[in-house]
Amino acid sequence: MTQKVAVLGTGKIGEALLSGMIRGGWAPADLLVTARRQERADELRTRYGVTPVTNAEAAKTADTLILTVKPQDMGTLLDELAPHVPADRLVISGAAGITTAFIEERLTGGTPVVRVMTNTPALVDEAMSVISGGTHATADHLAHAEEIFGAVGKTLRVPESQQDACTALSGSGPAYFFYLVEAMTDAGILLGLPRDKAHDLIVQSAIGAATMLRDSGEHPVKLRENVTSPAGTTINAIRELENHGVRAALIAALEAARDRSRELASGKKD
Ligand SMILES: NC(=O)C1=CN([C@@H]2O[C@H](COP(=O)(O)OP(=O)(O)OC[C@H]3O[C@@H](n4cnc5c(N)ncnc54)[C@H](OP(=O)(O)O)[C@@H]3O)[C@@H](O)[C@H]2O)C=CC1
Ligand SMILES: O=C(O)[C@@H]1CCC=N1
Repeated sequence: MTQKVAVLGTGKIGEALLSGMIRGGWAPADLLVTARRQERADELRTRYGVTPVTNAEAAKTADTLILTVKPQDMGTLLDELAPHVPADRLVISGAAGITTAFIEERLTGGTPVVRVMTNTPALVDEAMSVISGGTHATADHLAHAEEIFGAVGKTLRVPESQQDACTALSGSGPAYFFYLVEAMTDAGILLGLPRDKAHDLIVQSAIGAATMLRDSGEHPVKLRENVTSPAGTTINAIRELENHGVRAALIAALEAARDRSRELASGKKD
């Protein structure tokens, strides 16, 4: 039997997942989407050949519901869905902070819920998606979530108690690397390089470093030491990074992201 999957609240992450599923072989006819604005629904239909429906229709007809609204919109969406979600629907939440318990409380009758934190590299099939099951989620439900998110990159199962930390590391993670590239490109400008050349140098260095981190089997400390020649250039830069507390800033930044994820769970909006 064909399994229908609906993406509810198809914004940036919902669209990244949807496009990856289609690249991964899902038939657009088996994919439903919901959007708050008609213009957005039309855009998704035209771009992917998927069927826009209302949230209630999605709840009634799809086997799996993937909720990709903002955490702040989750309560309203669940109130709308609750009367229409049969107990055997698999509900997957992609929202930061929102716990499986928050969702279970708002849906009746033991609905299986899986919580997933993915990231924007889903757009290039290089996502990191971290998966946890709620009270009623079985091994089959977790395997189904892995199959869906496996279409856009790697998956990892973790206890739900680690989800807020994972959100800080990999959910928000791409932003830190983009920020670093932006800052290093600015440094290139300071050193007199044209912006486009500085950008290309830094991006290719990032791709090379990322590939080595993934493929070389070496520890990052060893990889950095290999670049750091005695009395050379790199150690001068590293000393400045240490003097400016960059390591401590990163630790504090990720702790702040983890704390915000926890706050979102308790419904704090701003
Ligand atoms: N962006 C990221 O890098 C990541 C985001 N996430 C999580 O993914 C979720 C979505 O984030 P993101 O994609 O960035 O946000 P977006 O705002 O791009 O997407 C959310 C979408 O949901 C729509 N929406 C809101 N309420 C409803 C509703 N009741 N019915 C139908 N559609 C609705 C919004 O409509 P409208 O366009 O009208 O506002 C919007 O298009 C968040 O929970 C976030 O925590 C997880 C990992 C990474
Ligand atoms: O910034 C956010 O809240 C979302 C969740 C993880 C990445 N982006």
